[in-house]
Amino acid sequence: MSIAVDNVTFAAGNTLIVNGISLSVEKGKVLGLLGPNGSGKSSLLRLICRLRKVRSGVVRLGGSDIALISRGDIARRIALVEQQATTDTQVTVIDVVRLGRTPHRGPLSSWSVRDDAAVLDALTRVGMQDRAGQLWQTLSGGERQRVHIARALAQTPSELLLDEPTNHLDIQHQLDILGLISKLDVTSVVALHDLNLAAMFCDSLAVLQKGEVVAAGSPEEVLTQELIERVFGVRAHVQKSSVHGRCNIQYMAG
Ligand SMILES: Nc1ncnc2c1ncn2[C@@H]1O[C@H](COP(=O)(O)OP(=O)(O)OP(=O)(O)O)[C@@H](O)[C@H]1O
Repeated sequence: MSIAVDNVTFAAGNTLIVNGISLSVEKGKVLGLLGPNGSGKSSLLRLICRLRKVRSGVVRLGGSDIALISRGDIARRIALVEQQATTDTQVTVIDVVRLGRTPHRGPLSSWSVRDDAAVLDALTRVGMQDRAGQLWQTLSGGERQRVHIARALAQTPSELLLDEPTNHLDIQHQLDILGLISKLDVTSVVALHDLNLAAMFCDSLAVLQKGEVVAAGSPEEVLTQELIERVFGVRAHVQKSSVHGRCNIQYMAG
């Protein structure tokens, strides 16, 4: 399903956090959300899955106002991978990934072959199938991140929202995870800080600053030297990569 955000505003008390944002992502495509710390990326992701309520404006999934979609349907359709998700309960890796199946199961329904297949497939996709029995608390930061992504994949969502999914991952797993997301037949919105990874894996980008969209379009249209200096305060050299054909950014110190 496509995602459309139409003139959405969100505030905490008198503080405007998301200010009249409009964006859209076509079915099966990946939108990268960029912007400095505190620019509103996580807040926007939470509005898209109705974890927060918009003050004004509309979020649409496949053309339907999300405010009119039942909570159960939202839980089945949208998976959110947040930053720094944690738990104090003693759980194994497979227990965490099985949570992704919860929205698909009725209160009395037993665990099905389909549930097992979805969990195993998700664990395999993130390369954690051999760790199914390990206690989640004993995993490294990057391994935990991969397990949370597996939980989201086990949900078999039609929309996937990820808040800095490459945090804690080594470079091989950063490339693997973003490569995996870009190949899924799922509409995805991914908040990222690494502009080069965003250029490599996203179909389109939107840059937020102080809760507003200040640039949107293809990576080549958005990631200009002028934009990077204006929004991030960093001088950069942008060129087309001879390796992958997308834009490549080199930063200049000082
Ligand atoms: N419930 C809240 N009450 C007060 N301020 C909030 C609330 N939620 C978010 N904010 C503020 O809104 C701004 C945007 O926060 P948000 O987490 O969306 O930014 P972000 O772009 O995801 O940042 P980062 O890149 O650091 O993760 C921040 O200044 C944050 O402190």
